[in-house]
Amino acid sequence: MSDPVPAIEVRHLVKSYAGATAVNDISFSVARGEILGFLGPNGAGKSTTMRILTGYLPATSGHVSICGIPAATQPDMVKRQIGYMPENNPLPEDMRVSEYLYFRGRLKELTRRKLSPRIDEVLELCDLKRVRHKIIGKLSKGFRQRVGIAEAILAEPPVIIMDEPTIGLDPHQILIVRDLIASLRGRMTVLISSHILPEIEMTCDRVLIINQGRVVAQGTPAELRREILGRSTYELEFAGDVAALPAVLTAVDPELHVVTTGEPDADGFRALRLTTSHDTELGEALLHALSARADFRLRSLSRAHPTLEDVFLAATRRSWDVRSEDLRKN
Ligand SMILES: Nc1ncnc2c1ncn2[C@@H]1O[C@H](COP(=O)(O)OP(=O)(O)OP(=O)(O)O)[C@@H](O)[C@H]1O
Repeated sequence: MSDPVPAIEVRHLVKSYAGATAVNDISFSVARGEILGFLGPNGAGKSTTMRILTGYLPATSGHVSICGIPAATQPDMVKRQIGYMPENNPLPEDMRVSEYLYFRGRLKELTRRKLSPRIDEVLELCDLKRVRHKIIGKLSKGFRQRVGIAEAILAEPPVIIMDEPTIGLDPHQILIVRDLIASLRGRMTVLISSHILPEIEMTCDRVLIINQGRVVAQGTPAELRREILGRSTYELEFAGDVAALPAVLTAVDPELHVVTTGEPDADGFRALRLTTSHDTELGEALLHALSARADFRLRSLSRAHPTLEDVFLAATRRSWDVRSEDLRKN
């Protein structure tokens, strides 16, 4: 049975900085063992929210608790529950990797006896064994990010919060960090912000999108696709009379229609995009209906899957439109 106390609980969180509201009535919760992607355009309020969750910044109002412990009244207890990797994580340039982890482990009150084997474990997990005796200031960005992650998971806290852990990394390093985060699934609760949306889609169980300090969408990537984009798209390579298509398509699904038609290639095939607001899988019925016509030729047919980037752009644009509408009314 899953633990009834969520790892992270946020209710009606508000944070104002000298008159400007950075976080405006945000509510969400994260179950134990879940990996949540925290998305939003620049300035949406992600870092502010993360700093409040980690007990480093007080909220203006609202409630935040980590594993049932309220951040407002017990920030020190909350810090013990969390491994936090802030944006542009500052690391001591002149310390060696293992020396730094030892120092941080002692600050986290790990006993000397436990600390040595645990440092070996995190060095292994973060692929840092080769550089354990290197000076941090001489490491490349990818290694430094991994030192930050190693530090965050060192004391095996139940909750890990990472602000842009893959920022500035090359695709190989991103892959390593992605696998590392995925390896925490089920063992730790992870909240991770990133602008690299394919990464989030591959790593996270659920996604929360905020814009201008408000939650504009939350759910699994599949749920968000349905909720935000609310339609299915099919792509096909077709040769034949395009004007004869609508009658065939509406017999498959009354709402199915052609949205774009490409130019025919040398063999007479053109790329077509079809869309419908219905979510039912139509591939088989479509294949059947199109193949039944002797004057139609079909070279390929596939259902197009919108990316998380499509969802993100639509959700943040939609909330921007709603807000502009409010401003016009007031
Ligand atoms: N210390 C501060 N004082 C005043 N305003 C601040 C402060 N920190 C953040 N802000 C403002 O609060 C808003 C939210 O900023 P925040 O850094 O939380 O956004 P973010 O979503 O993390 O953005 P990014 O993706 O660019 O890191 C922004 O308008 C920012 O300018």
